[in-house]
Amino acid sequence: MSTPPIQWYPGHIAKAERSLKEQLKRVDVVLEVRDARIPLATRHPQVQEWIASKTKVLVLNRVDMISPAVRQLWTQWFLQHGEKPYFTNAQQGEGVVAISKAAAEAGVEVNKKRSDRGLLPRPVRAVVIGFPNVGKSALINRLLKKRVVESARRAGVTKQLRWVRISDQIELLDAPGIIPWKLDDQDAAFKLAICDDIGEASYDNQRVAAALVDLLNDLIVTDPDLLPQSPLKSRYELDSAPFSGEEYLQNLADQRNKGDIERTARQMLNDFRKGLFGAIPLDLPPQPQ
Ligand SMILES: Nc1nc2c(ncn2[C@@H]2O[C@H](COP(=O)(O)OP(=O)(O)OP(=O)(O)O)[C@@H](O)[C@H]2O)c(=O)[nH]1
Repeated sequence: MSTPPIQWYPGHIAKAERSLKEQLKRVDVVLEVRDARIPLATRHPQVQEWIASKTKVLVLNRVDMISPAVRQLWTQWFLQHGEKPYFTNAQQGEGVVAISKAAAEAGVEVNKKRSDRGLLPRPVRAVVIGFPNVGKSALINRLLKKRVVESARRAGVTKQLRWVRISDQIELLDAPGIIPWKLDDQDAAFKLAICDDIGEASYDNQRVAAALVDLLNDLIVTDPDLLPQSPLKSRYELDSAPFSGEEYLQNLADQRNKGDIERTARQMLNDFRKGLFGAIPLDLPPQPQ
């Protein structure tokens, strides 16, 4: 049997899940960060159950990596599904004030319940959670207005646990909760790997890069208005439309890297992650059937 294109390490998943549940026990409000390019692939089916009745603020980060039209579509879709999305660019600080406000509002409710039980008010306790590399640390640093948590392009850099005060109203766990993913949904797994939002996993660069080309080819046909025209052709002067992902990679490798497919795959993934193909959504709101 051939190796699956994306593999998770069960030990890492179990450990991340335990530590996330531990963090969730201590807070009133959960700031769930997803990648705005893949808001569905960065959604974990069990998170809602883990969060239970706590207030959730849904953050779609990397808003700079999707177009305003895609942002608008997601806003409508989430509102229709009973959730208000907050869009941020945590790297630049855009949209972060609204997140603080939403968390502080949740605190009003928490303190009302406390006062009903004869308890004194206290700052609302919050935690930022999300898949690896979606921008949790960058968001925390922006909320704190300083660089406390290490934020890096490498996935999986976040470790210890501390409370930090954001304002009189909010205390934040400075270590984000990392949501681990499992292998059940291969489409989502490919998107996570393409966006580098999978942390402790190993994957086959060539199959992931080929999947990216196939996804882009589909998007060019189904939603041409929602992405730049011929993004691969613009970058590499080789049109992807006539090829499957695998064929395209082979052709591009021949043209640019003396047939070195692995090197070409890595370059392509890197270019995509740096936004060099333009603003490209890999998830779009599902159409009603
Ligand atoms: N373009 C863009 N880059 C971002 C944004 N937010 C974060 N980044 C970058 O994405 C990378 C990952 O961000 P982190 O804040 O380290 O992500 P994390 O979720 O804490 O990652 P882990 O610790 O691996 O779980 C860094 O290079 C950030 O600068 C954003 O809104 N837009």
